[in-house]
Amino acid sequence: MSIVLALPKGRILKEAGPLLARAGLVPEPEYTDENSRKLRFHTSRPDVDLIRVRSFDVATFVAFGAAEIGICGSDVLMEFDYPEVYAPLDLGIGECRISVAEPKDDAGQTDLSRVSAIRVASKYPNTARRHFARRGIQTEMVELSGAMELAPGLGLSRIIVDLVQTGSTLKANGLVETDVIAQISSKLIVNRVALKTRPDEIGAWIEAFQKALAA
Ligand SMILES: Nc1ncnc2c1ncn2[C@@H]1O[C@H](COP(=O)(O)OP(=O)(O)OP(=O)(O)O)[C@@H](O)[C@H]1O
Ligand SMILES: O=P(O)(O)OC[C@H]1O[C@H](OP(=O)(O)OP(=O)(O)O)[C@H](O)[C@@H]1O
Repeated sequence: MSIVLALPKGRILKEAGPLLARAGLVPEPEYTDENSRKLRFHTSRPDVDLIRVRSFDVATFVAFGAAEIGICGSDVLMEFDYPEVYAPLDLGIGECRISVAEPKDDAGQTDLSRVSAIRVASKYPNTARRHFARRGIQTEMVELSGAMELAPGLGLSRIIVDLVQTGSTLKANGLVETDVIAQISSKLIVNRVALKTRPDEIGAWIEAFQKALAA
């Protein structure tokens, strides 16, 4: 039976390329063909196939055992909190943080400890809700899939929760970071049942990624 490795499209995919090569996995040439509509690819290892999915879906494919292994941001893991997913390795890529941001002009002027409910726009409703709940604040979540930075200026919500790396997206949209919820990086993730039922194969891949990180 083959092993399926789930990779997210986008920036992590590019950053993960050299690491995959050092771990001994070279995808078939069609993998880099932008015109290809294929989603599942063979690799230099006959027992391993790659699938390319949206970053949020990597965790779901692995949690349900459709993929045995994956590479996924800790922002996604934190949001879903799937008990079936085990994250044995920090890959040191996709480094950023998940933060609260507000309009620059009136940031910090609302004393959040004195309000009981706020509206928040985010792609991360569970993470955002948990963060404010710990401070005793109830949230009305406005769930977006991207471009959260537009929400305050258009009156959708004064507060957003989003990823920040350089801070340039916030700055370009008149926002400032007011609280850091967590530091984020990408992890190697495995399905816990697969690790139990195929410990030699899955364990060997965890070891291969560990060695690739050290190389
Ligand atoms: N600015 C950033 N700097 C570093 N890592 C980031 C940054 N933005 C996102 N990431 C990491 O990369 C992952 C995927 O982000 P990316 O922006 O490539 O996906 P996306 O295109 O927004 O997602 P989708 O697959 O839903 O279209 C995130 O889950 C996070 O872990
Ligand atoms: O602090 P910065 O360096 O500006 O990075 C932060 C931005 O990066 C991510 O977006 P991305 O570029 O992935 O675009 P997307 O949300 O449209 O996928 C994130 O959602 C922020 O908007």
